[in-house]
Amino acid sequence: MKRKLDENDAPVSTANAEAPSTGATATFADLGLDSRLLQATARQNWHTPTLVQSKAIPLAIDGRDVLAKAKTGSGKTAAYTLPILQAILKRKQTSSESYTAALILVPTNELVTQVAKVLETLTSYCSREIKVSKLSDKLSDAAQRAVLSDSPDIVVATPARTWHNIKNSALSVDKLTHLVLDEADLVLSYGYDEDLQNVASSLPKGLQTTLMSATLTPEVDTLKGLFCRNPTVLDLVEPDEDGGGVSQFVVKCGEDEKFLLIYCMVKLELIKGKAIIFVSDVDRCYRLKLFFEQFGIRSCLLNSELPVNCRIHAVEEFNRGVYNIIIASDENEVVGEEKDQLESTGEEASSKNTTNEATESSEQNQAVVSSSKKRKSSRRDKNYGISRGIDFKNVAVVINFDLPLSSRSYLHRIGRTARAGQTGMALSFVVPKDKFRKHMPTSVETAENDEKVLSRIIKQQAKRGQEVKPYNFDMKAVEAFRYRMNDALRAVTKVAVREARLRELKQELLKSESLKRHFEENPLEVRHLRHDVELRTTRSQPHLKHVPDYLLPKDGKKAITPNEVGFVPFKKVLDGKGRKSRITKGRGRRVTGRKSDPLKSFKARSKTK
Ligand SMILES: Nc1ncnc2c1ncn2[C@@H]1O[C@H](COP(=O)(O)OP(=O)(O)OP(=O)(O)O)[C@@H](O)[C@H]1O
Repeated sequence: MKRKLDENDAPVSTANAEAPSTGATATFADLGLDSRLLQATARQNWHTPTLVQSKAIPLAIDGRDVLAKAKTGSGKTAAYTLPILQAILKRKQTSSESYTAALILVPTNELVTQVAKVLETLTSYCSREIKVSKLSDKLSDAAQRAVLSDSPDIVVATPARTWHNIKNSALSVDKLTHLVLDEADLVLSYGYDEDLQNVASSLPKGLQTTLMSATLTPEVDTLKGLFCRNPTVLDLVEPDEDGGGVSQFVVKCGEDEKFLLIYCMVKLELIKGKAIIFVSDVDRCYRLKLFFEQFGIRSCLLNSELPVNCRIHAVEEFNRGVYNIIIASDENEVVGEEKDQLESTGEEASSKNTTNEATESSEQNQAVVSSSKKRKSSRRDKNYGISRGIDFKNVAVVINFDLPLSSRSYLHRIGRTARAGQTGMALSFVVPKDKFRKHMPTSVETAENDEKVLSRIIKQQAKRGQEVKPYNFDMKAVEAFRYRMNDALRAVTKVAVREARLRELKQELLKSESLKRHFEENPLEVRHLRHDVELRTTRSQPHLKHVPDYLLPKDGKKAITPNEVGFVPFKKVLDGKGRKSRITKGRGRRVTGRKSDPLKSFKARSKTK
């Protein structure tokens, strides 16, 4: 499906670095949006459009195809949904005809739910006029048909679900006027090539298309060729783009020292605010969670083995502040793509970011690709991807407990913090070659290439004007904790990890709606399952939950590190009235400007397991 850029492509209109990150337009009202949409944005407490919103919305309202490249967390969802809502509301002033007018394609089920939620919020003042439906694998064909027979105005789905329903004649696209491809740089990596080809061939002519992407890659060009008519390309560079709002640090340490450091950082509250900890695989997810549990540290999990509902629930709990730590395994990461990027070097005229990444050494790439193949063979949900657009709220720090396999993946991961004008911190653990395989119980295969991947990351960030700085940990100051770490690690045996994975799945079985009836008829099975679920998977060591004073360094926490990890101050005061101003939000609830400061929500940790 690859397609080269040619002279027929639309001129690239590049918003320059001087443009304010909140956009050139002062308010949403200046964009000429319907009053009901303005009410909805105000209710969200969005005072000014972001850069991508101020640039893309007027073009889309004008009927233009748009291809926008804007950094993660820059507000792309509203940039493409608001013009669609505007168009539908305008049409409904003169026509009562109902049909599916807009189709929004996203690569994962999580994103389907997330985008549908954004639409639900933005249509809160016009929910009678605009019907939104999402298609999900969870629903049976009959249920999807029923949803679609209602002729929803907007349908959100993955390309696979969309094609399935077009093919079954459940989804009619004859009258479609708007098409969106979100996360366009990633959508092909999910193997949706055929679905997209099929969808493209069944769409009516003259459709208005919007492509949203965090990077401009050959994949995006392919999709542009397939779906767009001479789009306006917005290559948006914000003043603090590309990790600009993220302070990036790296710690070189041994494999077991990762556990020592993370324990000290969390238990001694060197990390402040909410953290996403990325690990390399599902097993590691449970290992770290069980390790934390030994110290009474609560965390929730995200991995491809968990059913989609459960994953969405985990993100919601994290966003609500029920948990301050989410451990995410990234086994479906943006891997295997760097090979494609290398092969396509030279095809790319306009995509400077990709070209930068693509020109990195083929030797490094080889290592990455071979590891990625191993990972790809593991059991997984093809529609799963953590760093793909999931909107984790107020993330103070992203910790790469295990370094990703590519610089591109690194970029997506760190994009989970410093969203919508906030700042954040990214901290990566890197295992030097001479420390690899020196502590087998904590070793992971992927760490073999850590130094190579790090050098790619450093190059990538340097090209973006960003620095990845060493994080100064005084290892001697945390040495006193090593004994405790080893104690906890010993309790997290392979059997404990396996049982924890099983326990999680059993819990899901108990919660399963479709098995409800079966359990009602077989109460004994429920009792058995419940009994198993309560099984402790690690031995209990209550003394580890407290940190005795004698273990702390003489000069306190500052002796461990002078750095403040994870403090997320807001760079701008969004309401323009200072932090103390009070804003009414949601169902009349009063919130303060301070509410969204993760340092404040840190207190939400009070709930215990
Ligand atoms: N104009 C605005 N003012 C303030 N916050 C906003 C505005 N528009 C969107 N947001 C918030 O910014 C966050 C990021 O938005 P969104 O998820 O649309 O970003 P994105 O560019 O799609 O990110 P990604 O590439 O990761 O999917 C959301 O929490 C959203 O509510």
